[in-house]
Amino acid sequence: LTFQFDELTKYIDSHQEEYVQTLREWVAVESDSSNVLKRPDLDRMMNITAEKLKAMGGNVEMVDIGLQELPSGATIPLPKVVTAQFGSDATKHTVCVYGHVDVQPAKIEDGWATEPYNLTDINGNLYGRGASDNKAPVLAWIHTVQAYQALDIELPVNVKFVIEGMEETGSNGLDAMILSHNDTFFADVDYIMISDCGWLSRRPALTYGTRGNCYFFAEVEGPTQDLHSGVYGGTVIEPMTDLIGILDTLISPGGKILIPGILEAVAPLSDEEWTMYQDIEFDVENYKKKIGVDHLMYSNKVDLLAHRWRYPTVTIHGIEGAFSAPGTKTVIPAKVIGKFSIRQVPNMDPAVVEKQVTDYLHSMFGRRKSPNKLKVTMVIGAKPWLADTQHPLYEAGQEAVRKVFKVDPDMIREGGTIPIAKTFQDVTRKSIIMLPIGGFDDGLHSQNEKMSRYNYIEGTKLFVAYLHEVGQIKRN
Ligand SMILES: C[C@H](N)C(=O)N[C@@H](Cc1c[nH]cn1)C(=O)O
Ligand SMILES: [Zn+2]
Ligand SMILES: [Zn+2]
Repeated sequence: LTFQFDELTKYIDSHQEEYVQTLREWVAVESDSSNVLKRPDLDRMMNITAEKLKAMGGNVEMVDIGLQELPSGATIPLPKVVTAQFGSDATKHTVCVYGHVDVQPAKIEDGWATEPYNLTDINGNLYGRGASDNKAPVLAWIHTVQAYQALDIELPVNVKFVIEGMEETGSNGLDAMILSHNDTFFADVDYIMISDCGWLSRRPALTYGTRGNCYFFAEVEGPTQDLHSGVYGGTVIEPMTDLIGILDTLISPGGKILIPGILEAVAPLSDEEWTMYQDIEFDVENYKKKIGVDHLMYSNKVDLLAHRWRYPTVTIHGIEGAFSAPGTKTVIPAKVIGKFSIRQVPNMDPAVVEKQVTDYLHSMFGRRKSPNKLKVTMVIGAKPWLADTQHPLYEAGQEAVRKVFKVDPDMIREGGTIPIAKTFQDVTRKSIIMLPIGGFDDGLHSQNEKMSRYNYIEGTKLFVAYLHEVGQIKRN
């Protein structure tokens, strides 16, 4: 069977306006999984995804994954997980594409140049929340199957999809779904493919590792209500002062994590890794320019890459209950919740990290002799993931990149987290590849997130070529 690659790429090129229009419709849905008020939009997004796959003749199911418990103790249904299947030829490999259609929050007041939920094309860049993370890559996979179908070209592999709506909050409910479907939906899956990350530079890349993430809430509670800082200031022990005090003990100004035991668990960087990082294309000056800073924690490429991919870090994200509006409200907040996360790398274990962080914060808080109450909770405990780059899946990826982009891909890691990756690996025991199509400067989770038309369309061609390459892998 000859690979009709030219026909497929021509088809993709001539349908690019339609692909952009579908992305526009998807971006228009405010499928923010972190805001329960947006849950109807998120449910609608899951329905739209299912309908799209059904219209292509897929065997589609919307899997109920139970309830989400809210901080108040109330519960709401989690968004359903969409599964789909195209083909069930026992002589072919079966691949399962995982992606998500929920997004991070976005408001124009955050500093967006365009409406975040109105996909806007400026000089070939498609700006919109979720454009790159992860709606365009999910659509690119769907369009891949559609292109084969439209040209009546047999799919080289059976293709399954698992599309979820809670990735951005830690993939709640998905671990249990994978466990309960391991002997059914996943039984005939050979390989899992994920395209929820980006390149490091303009050079295409294959990703072989992600960091995990442990996300904590540190709640400090004092008086029963907010107080006037002039009337009560100087007499009460303020929860915010306590919280800032303990948050400041997590990490040094130079970036060293101060929680005992955390750094000791990290697998040392090997000489091979060091050499590999040296050979990777990464323009430090451009990186600084893009994010608008003059100085970074480290000045050389290898240190920067190692600290982005290979070492843990603490980030303080925000304080719930703190006064943050414009103006000068003179309040003593009664209860504040500090939110921070620690990115995880091999050989850290979230269960151990949870205890290390909780014990440490309680001991730092104890030193303050404060009468306020501290409660520490780990709300996400996602493990890091690492692939075997010697697996034929990676060779197939290199071949597909060469075919579409005429260069060899960089072999990279992702500093972000795909919470479910490690569960896929441990539960299904299938090999996983991450095949990014996002650009290095897509601004995931930031203002002005974008996906370039180039990456969206050439990325679709990459997936078309990749399915062909995977179809060539020898079956045992
Ligand atoms: C890399 C992926 N596109 C992503 O953005 N993942 C999120 C997942 C997460 C981790 N903790 C909470 N959510 C991320 O890395 O922040
Ligand atoms: Zn994502
Ligand atoms: Zn994300």
